[in-house]
Amino acid sequence: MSRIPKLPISNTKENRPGLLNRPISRTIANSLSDADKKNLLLNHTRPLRNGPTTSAPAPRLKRAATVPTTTIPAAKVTKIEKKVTVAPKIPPYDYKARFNDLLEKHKVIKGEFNDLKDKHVEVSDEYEKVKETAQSSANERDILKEKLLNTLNDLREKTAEFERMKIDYEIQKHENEDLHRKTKLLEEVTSSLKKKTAELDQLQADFNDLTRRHTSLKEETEALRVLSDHLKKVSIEFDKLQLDYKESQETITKYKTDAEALQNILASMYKEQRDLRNTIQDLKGNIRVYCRVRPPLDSEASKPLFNLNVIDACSIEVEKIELNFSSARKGKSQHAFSFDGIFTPHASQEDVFAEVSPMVQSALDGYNVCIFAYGQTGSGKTYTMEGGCGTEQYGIIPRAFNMIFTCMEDLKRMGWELTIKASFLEIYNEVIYDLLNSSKDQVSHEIKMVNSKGTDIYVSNLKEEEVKSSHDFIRLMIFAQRNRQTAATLNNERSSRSHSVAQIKISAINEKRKEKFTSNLNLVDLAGSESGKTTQRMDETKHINRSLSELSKVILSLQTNQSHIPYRNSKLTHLLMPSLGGNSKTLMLVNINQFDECFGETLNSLRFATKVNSCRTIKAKKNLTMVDTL
Ligand SMILES: Nc1ncnc2c1ncn2[C@@H]1O[C@H](COP(=O)(O)OP(=O)(O)OP(=O)(O)O)[C@@H](O)[C@H]1O
Repeated sequence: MSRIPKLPISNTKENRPGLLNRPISRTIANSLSDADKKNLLLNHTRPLRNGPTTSAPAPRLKRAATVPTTTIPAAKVTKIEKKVTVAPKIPPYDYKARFNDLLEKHKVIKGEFNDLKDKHVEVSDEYEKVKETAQSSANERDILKEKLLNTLNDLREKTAEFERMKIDYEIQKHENEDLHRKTKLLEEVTSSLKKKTAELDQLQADFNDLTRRHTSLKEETEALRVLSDHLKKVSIEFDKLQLDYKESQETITKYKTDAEALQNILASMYKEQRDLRNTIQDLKGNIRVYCRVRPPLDSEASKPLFNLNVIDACSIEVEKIELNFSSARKGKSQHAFSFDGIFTPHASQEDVFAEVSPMVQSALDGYNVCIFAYGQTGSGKTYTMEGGCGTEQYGIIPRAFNMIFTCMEDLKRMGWELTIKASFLEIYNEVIYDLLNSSKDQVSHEIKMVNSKGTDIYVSNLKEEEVKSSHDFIRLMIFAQRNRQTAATLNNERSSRSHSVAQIKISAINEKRKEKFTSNLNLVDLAGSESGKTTQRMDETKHINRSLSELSKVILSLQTNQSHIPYRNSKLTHLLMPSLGGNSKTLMLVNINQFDECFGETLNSLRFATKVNSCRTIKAKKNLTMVDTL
């Protein structure tokens, strides 16, 4: 209540008689604008923040107080002064001038008097106006006073209300503070509750984890218990097994000793068997000749056949009755031949190989071996050497390889490590072709000597592939066959007019026995042996005949124990040199067919085979060497 401004009593007209009663003050009051009056009133009614209003004079009032009350304007006074200063000095004797000057001065004063008169009128008018304004201001003041009183009453009421509100506000504030405190408390409680809840959750999770672990531990314990039981059993079994193991070890040691003894026996037996085989072969001769008669094919069923009588396992008789009596050869032509064996048209590939296999065995025993098929075109040489499709139809070459790989296992058991390498070549028109090289640009191949003794030879630039299984070998053989066929397609009937040679090189080493050997197995499918008269291709036939006749010459020279054997006269004899006359075993298969039209060629083949059969080479020597350091 102390802040409520009191009504300034000093502002009333009655308490300030000197101000409004004076005419000039009335003029000032009248000259006040409405805004000034309002300000004045506000200054009186404004709360007393800056001290009592009586001490702050209204700015307008100050300005109004400066209204000039003098009768002569200052400018005019200056003018007069100026005129007085600039007037020329009139000598005292010049009365006329002095009179004129006085006249002039009178004129000026008169003018000024008139001006002042006008001014007086003006000021009088202004005074009237100010008087009126003062009157209206007094009226307004009364109204304002009334308003002020009303406002003061309102103010008092409002102040009372304000006080009430203040009390309410205090109560509210108090309540608010109380509420704030409670809210804070609640927040603290909530936060601690949250913490507790989180802790509870964590505890719950820990509890769940522990429960899980407990369960798994329980299971593990159970499993461990089972394991422990099992371990106990195993331990008992282990003890038993240890006893058994000791016994077994003793038995194994005994068996090992026995096995070693057996192996030694086996090795010596194998050696004996090998020596026996060799003796038998020596007895049979190192060049052995078999004759195979090929059956007519279904397509050849209508072809007339000559008579062929198998006298015994080693002898045949061929007979042709010449019906054309005009011919010089009229009558019966009968010839008997004996070889190491005869394969009739009914003999299977297996039957043939059964006779050939000792030769392959010889190669595995360390001897050089050559097996070749001789005969006219279409007599069954390729069928005998390579065979047809399917294992039953396999010829000597794939069967020899199967046998090598089967024996390899037995040899391994006896401590032998074998390395097998294969190469395939073709001699056509006295030129050697590598059948494992499919590129068109063939390099030249020469037959060269391995050592100065000239007992062993090799073909230069020939591709040699190591073979690890019979499957590997079949793949190589098919590759070589295809190469040969491709060449045959380019050059019609080339396959019949070329000699095909499959060379197998066996290298064996026995670390235990400190022994090693290398042997060569040459498997040859010769070109057709028909004479030049029956063929159109003279050039090819010349080469074929030359190589075959050189073969025959070599065999004849060997037969007659000639000092010089013409091996180098043809590529074929040169290549087969180690297998024909040297330290080797040779098997020749003479293939014939029974067709009437082929009787002459068949006779030629049989005669050539007989020559070969009568040929005796020097006793074959095994290529075995003792190894000092492996
Ligand atoms: N013992 C046999 N049993 C069944 N068929 C055979 C027999 N011998 C050969 N043949 C078949 O006779 C045909 C000619 O045989 P092959 O091609 O082996 O004769 P070749 O003497 O090699 O001829 P070339 O000199 O032209 O190579 C082939 O179709 C072959 O399958």
